Order: sequence, then structure tokens, then C-alpha cells
Amino acid sequence: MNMLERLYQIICERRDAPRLDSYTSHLLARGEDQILKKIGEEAIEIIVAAKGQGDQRLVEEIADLTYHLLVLLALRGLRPADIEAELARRHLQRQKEDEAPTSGVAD
Ligand SMILES: N=c1c2ncn([C@@H]3O[C@H](COP(=O)(O)OP(=O)(O)OP(=O)(O)O)[C@@H](O)[C@H]3O)c2ncn1[C@@H]1O[C@H](COP(=O)(O)O)[C@@H](O)[C@H]1O
Repeated sequence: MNMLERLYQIICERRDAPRLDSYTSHLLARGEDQILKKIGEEAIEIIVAAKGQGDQRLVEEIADLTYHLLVLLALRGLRPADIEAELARRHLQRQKEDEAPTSGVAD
């Protein structure tokens, strides 16, 4: 299991068995609007970091956004595999388009 899957699993555990000492449990209890607000804030922090705070800061902000996106998925009963499936679907679609014979007149 990779770290994203492990983190998602822990977030689901916090959703299903809330803990008083858990930021994740508190965030989930505050509801979807608060999670969406955090996602917006983290996205802006990524832009600020990319525009002049260095690669380490950028990585940290992308990790923050990733964590909050996983919390949103868990709240909605979605899974990281749903995102992978959508990306795979797009990739296969693009491959098919690239492989399809071009219409038009042969020379
Ligand atoms: N990966 C994360 C993670 N990334 C970011 N954050 C939290 O996200 C918050 C974002 O920081 P901000 O300053 O924007 O927000 P804040 O002022 O602390 O809080 P808000 O009131 O704004 O929500 C911080 O409190 C971080 O600790 C995370 N909190 C938890 N995890 C992981 O989630 C799992 C469960 O941890 P608990 O939530 O502690 O149970 C563990 O694997 C943790 O490592």
C-alpha cells in the first residue's frame, strides 16, 4: 500500500471512529463547506509557494492540498481509486484518438 492509500485509510478510520485528539475528526465534524474552504485556501497557498517560496515549500503545500482532497473524498464516500479510474479513462480515450486513422484523403 502506498502512502496516499494508507493516509486515505487512516482518514476513513477517523471518519468512522472520531477521536478527540484528531484534526481530521474535527475537520470532518465541521462539514463539507469547511473542507471546501480549506481546499480553496490550500490551492491559493500552492500558488503563493510556486511564485517564490522554493520547491520544499511547494511540496509541503501540495501535500496539504492532497490531504484535504482525501478528506473530501472520504466524506463523500469516494475513493482515490475513483480518481485513478477517471485518469485512466481519459488516458485510454486519448490513446484511442491518437491511434485512430486520420480521416481525409490519402496521398
Ligand atoms: N497529513 C495530514 C495533514 N496535512 C495537513 N494537516 C493539517 O491541516 C491543517 C492545515 O493547517 P492550517 O494552518 O491551514 O489550518 P489550521 O489553522 O491548523 O486549522 P483550521 O482551523 O484552519 O482548519 C494543520 O492543522 C495540519 O496539521 C494534516 N493533518 C493530518 N494529517 C494526517 O492525517 C492522519 C490522521 O491524523 P489526525 O488528524 O491527527 O488524526 C495522520 O496520518 C496525519 O499525518
